[in-house]
Amino acid sequence: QLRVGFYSQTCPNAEEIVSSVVREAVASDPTMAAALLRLQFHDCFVEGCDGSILIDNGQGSERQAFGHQGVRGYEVIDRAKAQLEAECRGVVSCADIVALAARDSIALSNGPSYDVPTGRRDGRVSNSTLADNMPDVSDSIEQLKAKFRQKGLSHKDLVVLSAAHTIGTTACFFMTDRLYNFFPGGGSDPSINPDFLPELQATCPQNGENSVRLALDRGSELTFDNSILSNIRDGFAVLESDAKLYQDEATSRVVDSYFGLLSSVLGPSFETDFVNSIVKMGQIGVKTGSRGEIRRSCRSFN
Ligand code: HEM
Ligand SMILES: [Ca+2]
Ligand SMILES: [Ca+2]
Repeated sequence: QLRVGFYSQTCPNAEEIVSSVVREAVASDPTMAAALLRLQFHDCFVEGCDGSILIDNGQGSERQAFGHQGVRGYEVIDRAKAQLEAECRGVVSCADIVALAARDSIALSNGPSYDVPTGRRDGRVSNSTLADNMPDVSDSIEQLKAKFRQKGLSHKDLVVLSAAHTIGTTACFFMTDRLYNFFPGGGSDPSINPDFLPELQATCPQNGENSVRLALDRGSELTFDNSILSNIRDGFAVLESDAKLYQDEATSRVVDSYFGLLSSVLGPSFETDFVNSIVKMGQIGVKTGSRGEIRRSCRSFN
């Protein structure tokens, strides 16, 4: 139902406007690319890709959900929306701005470029309890697979989309259980490479500052590349959920498929597969036709 170039007649500069706003935002804060990519995931996984996470109507609105902890980039979406309203009032949805901003962020991080099917309309609900089922770092691999399957995404999509962690950072907040409390009696996740554990513990000391941040893809936090997959394979995954991708038969096979002598010539390309998976993610629960609305402000319903 979505189609590439949905705004080509009604707002021909729409995609360029979003790109220029994202370009400026990332130029002044390089960490913004990762934030905007994560924003699309969190939008699409709750009520579909409908801008529901953007609604800011105080207590109980979706963006305050625990499952959305640390999601950023809202002001970039607002800036793009303001320019789009000035150029073509009431035409471009906030949901599409989120999808386009994620695409532009990937390209700005040296990742693949791709066409984004557009035509999403904005949702009319926002409730923090709707985000209760977001994938969590401490979910089992079966839970992660199931949460993706519920959205029409396969275990391969789970691996490929988790590799979005090739850019960005995490707060130590998400690391404490993995580093100090992995078992009922304490201790750290044994899947962490012993060469890596001291480094992680130095950055995130027990009872230290929860808001300190560390790269999700060691050594490559600003570049969209497959280094996250070799880090996961080698025990250098930062998030517990990423590490688990290599502890399961089916998902580890997907990780391995991007390496080895043959795969470099004949094998699947991570970048091609990522584009397919994120375009698929971008279709989750979309509202088109007369469903939903085109918000005037991304922070509030019309
Ligand atoms: C498989 C389940 C997933 C879990 C459990 C998970 C969990 C997390 C956590 C805990 C963080 C750190 C947040 C912070 O401290 O600010 C994070 C960051 C991030 N996630 Fe995920 N994530 C998952 C899947 C995804 C997917 C599917 C995408 C996009 C396609 C994605 C993109 C990102 C990005 C780009 C960041 C960095 C954000 C930044 O630097 O501000 N994640 N994720
Ligand atoms: Ca949503
Ligand atoms: Ca990287």
